[in-house]
Amino acid sequence: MRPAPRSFAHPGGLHNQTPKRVVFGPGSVAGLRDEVARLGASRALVVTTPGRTELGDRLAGEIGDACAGLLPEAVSQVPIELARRGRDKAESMDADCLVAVGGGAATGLCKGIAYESGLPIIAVPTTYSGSEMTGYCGMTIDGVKRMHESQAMRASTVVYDAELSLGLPAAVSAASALNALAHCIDVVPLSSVSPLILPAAIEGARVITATLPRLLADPSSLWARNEMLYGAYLGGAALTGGFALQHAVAHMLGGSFGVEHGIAHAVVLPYVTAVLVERAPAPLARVAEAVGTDDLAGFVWDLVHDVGLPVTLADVGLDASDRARAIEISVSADDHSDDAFLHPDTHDQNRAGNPVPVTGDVVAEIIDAAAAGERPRRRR
Ligand SMILES: NC(=O)c1ccc[n+]([C@@H]2O[C@H](COP(=O)([O-])OP(=O)(O)OC[C@H]3O[C@@H](n4cnc5c(N)ncnc54)[C@H](O)[C@@H]3O)[C@@H](O)[C@H]2O)c1
Ligand SMILES: O=C(O)CCC(=O)CC(=O)O
Repeated sequence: MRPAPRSFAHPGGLHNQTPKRVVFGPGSVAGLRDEVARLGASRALVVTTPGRTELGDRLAGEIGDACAGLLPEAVSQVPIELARRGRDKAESMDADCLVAVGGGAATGLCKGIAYESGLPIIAVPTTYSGSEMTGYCGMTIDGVKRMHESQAMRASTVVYDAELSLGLPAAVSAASALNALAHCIDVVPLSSVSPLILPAAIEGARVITATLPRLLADPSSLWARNEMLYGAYLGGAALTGGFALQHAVAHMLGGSFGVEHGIAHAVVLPYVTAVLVERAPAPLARVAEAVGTDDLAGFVWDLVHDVGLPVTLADVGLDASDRARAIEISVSADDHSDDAFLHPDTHDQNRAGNPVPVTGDVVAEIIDAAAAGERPRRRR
């Protein structure tokens, strides 16, 4: 007889929603004008990062006379002043919806503007950050990155068109894919995760790990780009289930040591996975089975290493003198705002339902392992 499956539904759980509408497939950006109209909008402001004006112009062309203009000013960690300037610009252009095109930075600026204005968002992601799926956004206020969550920041529509991501550089693709994988692995042990999201996280881990080596072998493969966007979709959906140990440590590296977002996730993911495998073996075993290994932490280390991403803290600029600060910041969860829009149920890394709370001992174990950079030894 097969073992009884774990029950995933928790009566008291809080389960976040993903966007209402997802349009998936190469070429789907051709329907963008219709997606704007579907929201009842006719003046879309297209938002992207400074290097991506060509991409922004292409989308503006798709939207045609329903495009109000382009805002190519997005940066990571969304400074609140930038969000407010974006809101003012949207107002001055009489914009009635926002279209994010590019990576998590573009989506993040749209979220910041939506937080300030309530304008609906259409997200057209071209990286694998998964931000387009969530209502979260880290915004920098008075120099500190603070996590926000709001229905206003959840995209109304997401358009996944792999053709737009064909030019994403290999190194950015790899780091961003590890960001998506981090969402999947971090959420799986949380007992509060919704019964819809848990299978998405497990499938996401399978798709991302199977696709990344193929994508890097042939970055111009539309098949691989499409498959990886599917993995990002699942990873982003997984992130709506909450985040815990992995994100606490990665956000510390990104927020306080200036490590690029995807790389911050990649460099600690093998060691966080090792800790999770030891302390939450049953859910992690499901991920291991899905990706086809009986040594999940070693498998993740091999993947990060083989795709050319760093596996030691020294490679991202930290040394022994940073150890105490790194632990203290990870544990204090400084990036969590006491803003009224924050929902502690999804953001408290140590909430009930997290079998591996973010304690000093656990973070120290991860930091020390990442400092050594050795392939994790199999623990189960
Ligand atoms: N709120 C959430 O749910 C969530 C989830 C994940 C990440 N994030 C946030 O997203 C940001 C990271 O996102 P990211 O990794 O996508 O980084 P990013 O948005 O900075 O993009 C990385 C780089 O790729 C470039 N790029 C994007 N699309 C391209 C394309 N089609 N061709 C060529 N270059 C392209 C960008 O211009 C940028 O230089 C961070 O600020 C992070 O905090 C938020
Ligand atoms: O919007 C943010 O910056 C916070 C959410 C986030 O970054 C998730 C992640 O670590 O990928």
